[in-house]
Amino acid sequence: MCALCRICTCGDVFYHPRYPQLHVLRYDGDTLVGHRSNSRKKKVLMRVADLSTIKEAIHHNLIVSVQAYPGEPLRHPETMAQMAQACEEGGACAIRCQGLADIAAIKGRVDVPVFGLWKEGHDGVYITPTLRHIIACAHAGADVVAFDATSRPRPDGRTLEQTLHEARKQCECLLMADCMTIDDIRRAVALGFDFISTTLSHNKAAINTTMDEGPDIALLEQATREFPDVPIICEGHVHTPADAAAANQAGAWSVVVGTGITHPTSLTKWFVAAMQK
Ligand SMILES: CC(=O)N[C@H](C=O)[C@@H](O)[C@H](O)[C@H](O)COP(=O)(O)O
Repeated sequence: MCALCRICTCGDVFYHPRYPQLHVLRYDGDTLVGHRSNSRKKKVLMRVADLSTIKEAIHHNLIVSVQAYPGEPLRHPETMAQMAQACEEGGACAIRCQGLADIAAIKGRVDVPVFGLWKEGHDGVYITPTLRHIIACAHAGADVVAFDATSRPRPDGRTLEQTLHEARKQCECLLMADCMTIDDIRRAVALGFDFISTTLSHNKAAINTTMDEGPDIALLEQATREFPDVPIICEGHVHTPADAAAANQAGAWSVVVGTGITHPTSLTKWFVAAMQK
């Protein structure tokens, strides 16, 4: 009987720390076979994250960021997992999400890769700010962990280089650099991050934006011109399908959309503002 769920009789089962929500029955190095906690159906659950598979899966595709902010009505891991599944059904090639509980809940619900992060604080370095946060996201099940790749001081005193070096040693997951400037992107390329993103280029919270503030296409174009073979992802203020198409045209490896798909409070405000003009 399955040691975890006690509903099936499928032989050896073991716990895989990167996939805590999955009942893994067999793991042969890159394939997990098992079932989800809410289903008895046995199937190949996923291929374990490897760079070329995920790179290929997200190329010229849409990643949806599924996040709710502290105190908001939708801030619950089950709600975020439902939202992630709905986005997967709509064609999202991967999900980006925040917080350990959300990462674990979403990893247990969707088949597409999960890009995880853990925000702490609002100012300075707050996206997965320390090595401890990176390791925790990896253990929660993130295939890719995204973290702040600016040169600003980090709360644990480590440099970006030291953080990346330790994360490579201690985590199996892939790593994504959330950048603000072209210098951040250049440093992230030199350091060998797996994915690089324009996440922080607007230097303000996503929920404080208006609909017509679009993505940083200038930064994206400069980065993709300098590094045509590096997976540079356009993230931040991609608010409309036209913005996503423009980013794709400008050479983005993939495009991340958050607020414009998964933040109904902002969406509602944009409609209200348009009607008040
Ligand atoms: C700057 C920052 O903290 N960005 C966060 C990073 O995960 C999220 O709040 C954004 O929603 C995400 O980057 C997607 O961007 P947009 O919501 O603009 O599509």
